[in-house]
Formats: sequence, structure tokens, C-alpha cells
Amino acid sequence: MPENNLARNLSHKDKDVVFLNVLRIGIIVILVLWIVEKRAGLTHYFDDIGYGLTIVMTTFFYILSRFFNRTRLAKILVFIYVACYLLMLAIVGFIQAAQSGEIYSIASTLQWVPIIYILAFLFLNKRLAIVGALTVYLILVCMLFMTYTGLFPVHNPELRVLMVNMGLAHGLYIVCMYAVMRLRQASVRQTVKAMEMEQAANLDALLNIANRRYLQSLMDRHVKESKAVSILLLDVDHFKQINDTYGHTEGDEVLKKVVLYIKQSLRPVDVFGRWGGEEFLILADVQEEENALSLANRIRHNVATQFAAHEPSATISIGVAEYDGSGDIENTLNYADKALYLAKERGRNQVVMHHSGVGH
Ligand SMILES: Nc1nc2c(ncn2[C@@H]2O[C@H](COP(=O)(O)OP(=O)(O)OP(=O)(O)O)[C@@H](O)[C@H]2O)c(=O)[nH]1
Repeated sequence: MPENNLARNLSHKDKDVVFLNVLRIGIIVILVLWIVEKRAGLTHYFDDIGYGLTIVMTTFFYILSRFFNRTRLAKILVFIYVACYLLMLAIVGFIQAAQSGEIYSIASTLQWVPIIYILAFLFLNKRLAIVGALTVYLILVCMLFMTYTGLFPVHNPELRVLMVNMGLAHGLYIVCMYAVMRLRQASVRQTVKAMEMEQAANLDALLNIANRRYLQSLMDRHVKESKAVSILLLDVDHFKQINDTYGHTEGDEVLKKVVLYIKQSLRPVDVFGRWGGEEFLILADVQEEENALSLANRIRHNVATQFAAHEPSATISIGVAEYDGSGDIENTLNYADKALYLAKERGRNQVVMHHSGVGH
């Protein structure tokens, strides 16, 4: 059965996989850029330190996330590192550009700054993403303002135009990334809703266990995959009498306890659900008849023992049949039903196996 917030977990897992891929690709991109700029003679010792450090840090974030399970921390650190690094480069490039009129390094840095917005909206939560992206943007806009008002001496008129260009483009990037994040959130919400609806459709509302629809779909899957399975059909003995004596509400409580006691004897691989009324069905992954029989006896015995000191008390009868992975599973279900009928006829609170007809 799907878990309650499975979709949410899946969405986080998806993000984590993307995050690791971004780090892997990031290392390659930085390496390529470093080589290309070096060959073109556009780097100096400061760039060499920066590129080297960025590769080391990206590898560190990768290891933190991949091998130490600290993905959330790694995401925040990546954002802080990239933001600080690019902002520092922008300021240095800006000063250089203002002094020498050479605008390559500021232009190159500004075109990389949007990666900060992408990292923020892709990996941080909504509030952190907005605050982080806007902080970086506002620092850049302050530089724009200083350039325009003449507070900062700029000798290259192209730089002023470049800063306006950057201000508008980066603002647009943030708006677009915000829109993408909203769309993604809406899609996750819809997936969660769809999975919850699917879960509700497969769940018994009173007992919170699988319902007949789900059990039937599992049995169909066994037929399709030619998979053997043991079918245990369980029925509460004289339940009408319990209802009649103690009332329907008390009857419901007895059913809830029966479910609890049955669950105590099951393994995680066994699928258990309500077949209808006071009848339950278990699809047990056991290979030998004796194993199915001993599982059924364990369940019956636990229910009887747990209820022994209860008022009202209850017992269950169980019919067991084996599906060998071929033919119609409905036949096996009928055999289990017949075995259950036999168990009732023989006095209830017992287990009957279809083939052998052996009791407990
Ligand atoms: N309280 C309660 N009763 C239910 C529920 N579903 C079915 N029942 C009742 O379960 C009773 C089943 O009675 P029967 O089919 O005659 O079987 P029984 O009394 O258990 O007798 P045996 O199975 O022969 O031991 C009926 O009275 C149903 O109304 C439920 O969800 N809650």
C-alpha cells in the first residue's frame, strides 16, 4: 500500500538525484571553462585559485550529499558558496572594469550569476530561495545604482548599459524561476492528491487495512505474473451474535481488535485485508503447504489467546488454499472458502487446509 506522504518523499528523492547530477556536471563545466579561459590567456593567478577551489568545494558537497546523507546541508552550502564566490568575482570585476575599461571579466561573471537563482529555486525551500535570490539581486542592483548615479567612477560607457541589461535580465530570471517553482509545487500537490485518492480507494475506511478492491488487484497480478501464493480466508465466529448481544458499535471494536491481533502474527511480506463484512483475506508468500498451515494456526491461536480475557470474546476460523501460479485464482479462492466452511462446520476456532483437509 502506498505510504501517506509517498509523493512528497519521491519528490525530495527526485530533487536529490537532480542535485547530485548538477554537482557532477558542474565539476566538468568548471574544468572545461578553466582550460578554455587559460588557453585564451584570460585568466590570472586569482582565477586559477578560484577555479581550483570551486572544483574542490563542489567535490566536497558531492561527497557530503552522496556518502554522508547530508543533502539538505550540502544544498544550502552550495548556494552560499556559489553566491559568495560569484558576488566577490562581480565586485572585483566591476572595480577592474571601472578602472581599466576592460569589461570581459564582469560580463563573464554576470552571465554566471543566474546559476545562483537556479540553485536557489531548484533546491532550497520557498522562503530561503526568495530571500537568497533577492539578496544577490539587490547587491547587483546596488552596483547598478552606483554606476548610474556616478558614485562609482566608470570610464567605459558600455559598462553602464551592461549593468542596465543585467538588472532587467536578472529580474526576469528570478520571476521565471519563481513561476517554475510554483508550477512544480502545483504538480507535486496534484501527485500527492492523486496518490492519496488511490490509497483511499484501496483502503477499508473502518479498519484502515487493504480492501477487497486492492486484494483483488493483487491476486490479478499474481495470475498475470504466474506467481504462487497461499490464500488464507478468515472469518470471525458467531459475529452476528456479538453484534446482537453488544450492539453494532461494540461489534466494530471487536473487528478492530481482530485486525490488530491478526497483524501481530503477520510478516511484512504478507498482504492482509478485509474481504467483506467480518471476513478477511491474507495473501501469504509461503512456498510449502505446512508453512501456510502453521501461519494460519499461529494467527488463529493469537486471536483466541488475546481475546480470552476479553468481554466480548471472539475467535476466528480460517480456510487455507494454495495457488500454484497457474490457472484461475478464483478456483483457489473457492477452495479456501470451502475449507473455511468446513472449519465452521467442525466447530469453529480452527484451521482447515484445502488439499489435505487437516485441522489444527
Ligand atoms: N459491527 C459490524 N458488523 C458487521 C460489519 N460487517 C458485517 N457485519 C455483521 O456481521 C454479521 C455476520 O454474520 P453471519 O454471516 O451470520 O456470520 P456469523 O454470525 O459470524 O456466524 P459464523 O460466520 O457462521 O460463525 C452480520 O450480522 C453482519 O451485519 C461491520 O462492519 N461491523
